[in-house]
Amino acid sequence: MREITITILGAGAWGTALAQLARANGHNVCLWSRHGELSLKDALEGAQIVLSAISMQGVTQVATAIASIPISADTIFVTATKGLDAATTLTPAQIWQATFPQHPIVVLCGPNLSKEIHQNLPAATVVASIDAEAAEAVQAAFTSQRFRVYTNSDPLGVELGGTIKNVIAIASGACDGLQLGTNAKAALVTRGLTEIIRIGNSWGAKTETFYGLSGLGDLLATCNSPLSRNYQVGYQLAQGKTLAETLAHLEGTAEGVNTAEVLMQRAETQKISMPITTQVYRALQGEITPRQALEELMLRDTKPEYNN
Ligand SMILES: NC(=O)C1=CN([C@@H]2O[C@H](COP(=O)(O)OP(=O)(O)OC[C@H]3O[C@@H](n4cnc5c(N)ncnc54)[C@H](OP(=O)(O)O)[C@@H]3O)[C@@H](O)[C@H]2O)C=CC1
Ligand SMILES: O=C(CO)COP(=O)(O)O
Repeated sequence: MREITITILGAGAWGTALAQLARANGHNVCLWSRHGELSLKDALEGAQIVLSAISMQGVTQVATAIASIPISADTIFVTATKGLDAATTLTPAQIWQATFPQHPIVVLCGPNLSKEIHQNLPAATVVASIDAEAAEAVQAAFTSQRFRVYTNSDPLGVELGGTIKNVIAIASGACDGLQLGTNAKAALVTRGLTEIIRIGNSWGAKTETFYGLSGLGDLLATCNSPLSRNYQVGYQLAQGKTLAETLAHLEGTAEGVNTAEVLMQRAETQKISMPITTQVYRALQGEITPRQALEELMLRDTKPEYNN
């Protein structure tokens, strides 16, 4: 494999796991953190791939800071963040693309719980871009015996699948916290996927993308694993904890909390029905308990399974 220089932005759980994967493939990896010694300019020196694993709240700030640094025209930007900008509802890839219109932007997203990656367990992911060559370059850089990387040409769908499922993962954690059983979980995840597809389509994403690794795949991983921070948020709420108490003890970022709010805005303006997201949002706000959220979902008007 050809050795390349990769700069990873954000030394959190996901950034360090991706750095481990890239180093294991023999690449020259620079892991940048805002608290580290290295300046952003020095960290970006010679980077062929710049991969952002920064949580959503920092994406615009870091992208703007990089815009004033000279970068080679060939540099590929990869975004691995799963969130939505609260002010604009833009996705991270849309922010990177707006900041670097001349550069290829690739989305990396899949069922990739970082703790399992750190344990060298096998996993698969998707790299998506409208620039097929750029996606293939990122695929080649990260593919290994324990990390299988697929390309995809629907970056928006890949990014939205990985982002919106975080809200359903919160609901799923609450479902398990309330000990509602396997039937309830299956119903929740399936109807959650319907909801993801409904709003994802309105954004312009393809339905089939949501049945892939970054949609259904990531939904299954985070809805079924206590390793998911979003699942943990729902589980703790169901135990009677407040959101503030839950977040105070959470290891890392649960993007679904902010994503629920952004989705609510978008669903309201676009008149899209998102009943699970609505109940998750209300539970996060402390307006209702997870049990009341369940009751409201179960007592909704009856309807056909498919009525798009
Ligand atoms: N962990 C996982 O399993 C996976 C996570 N993701 C996604 O990756 C993203 C990061 O997650 P994760 O690593 O787990 O989260 P962490 O909370 O562990 O890390 C977040 C990272 O973002 C950095 N950051 C936040 N704000 C800023 C800012 N303003 N300027 C510079 N750096 C900033 C943090 O820096 P600092 O430490 O200095 O605060 C930290 O390095 C999220 O969007 C998440 O959904 C995707 C797949 C898997
Ligand atoms: O997205 C993830 C795994 O693919 C990580 O999920 P959490 O952010 O909920 O931990």
